[in-house]
Amino acid sequence: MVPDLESARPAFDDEHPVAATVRPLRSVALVGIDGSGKTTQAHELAHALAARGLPASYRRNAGGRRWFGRLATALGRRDGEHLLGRKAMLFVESVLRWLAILRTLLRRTVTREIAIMDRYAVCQYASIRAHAKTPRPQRLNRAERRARLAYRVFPRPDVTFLLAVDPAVAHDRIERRGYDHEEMSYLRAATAAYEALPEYGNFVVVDANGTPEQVQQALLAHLRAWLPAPVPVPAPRVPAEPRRAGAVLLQARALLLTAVTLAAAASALTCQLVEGF
Ligand SMILES: Cc1cn([C@H]2C[C@H](O)[C@@H](COP(=O)(O)OP(=O)(O)O)O2)c(=O)[nH]c1=O
Repeated sequence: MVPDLESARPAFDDEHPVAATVRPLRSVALVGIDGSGKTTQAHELAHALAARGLPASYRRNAGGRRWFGRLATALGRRDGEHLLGRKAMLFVESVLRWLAILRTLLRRTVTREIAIMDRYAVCQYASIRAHAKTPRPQRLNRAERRARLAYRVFPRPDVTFLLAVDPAVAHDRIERRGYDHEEMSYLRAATAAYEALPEYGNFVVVDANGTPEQVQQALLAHLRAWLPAPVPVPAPRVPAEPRRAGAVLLQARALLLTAVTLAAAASALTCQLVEGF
């Protein structure tokens, strides 16, 4: 079952405000099955952060499966696994992804930009589970154990978003994308593998069945503690309302009355004084 946007686990909540203490955002990983929208959302997120004054770059941590798939098709084979064999393909993928992640982290160190990563180490663990001869999502096999040993040198991203999507929706998207193909059985196995990973509890699970805009809003909402506070806009000064003609007339009349009264009082007083002398 794919959770909806409301049930997405927040990275933090209103009871634990972190804005004042949060350390700078350095890396965000987007993970999930093929067709969940990682590439689309990672590009958008990098743009959205940059537009808010947080330099961020899209980084792809590919494992080469797509490239080998194209090569295999060109050579008349079904896919990379058909070309290299299942175990060899998993090994090559693990090595290539390891190198890609290393490159991403080194580039982040040099550029000091936030790395918005399309896939990360956990994708390899899920791939190994889902591509097993008999996929058993709960089971940590020898290949995964080795991969974990190699990948443990990499730090955990500040936030890992799991884009949770219905495998049927993902399948439709991949078919429309047109340059690759995934079996429904594999997409289901990969979904189950992500959900069974020990890291699942640290993922921010986001419903990725919605429109790209809805998903992007959900991602940004989870990153709100890192987003610069909006600059307070000073309240516009309300210009003094022009006096209405009636009010002005009334005031003039009151002034005139006061002046006449004062003049009358002054002349009466003068007469009294004159008479007195
Ligand atoms: C995010 C998203 C992508 N797409 C399209 C764009 C791509 O052609 C395809 C797959 O998205 P993509 O971002 O390539 O997914 P992933 O990197 O996880 O494999 O689906 C949608 O139709 N709707 C969406 O909400």
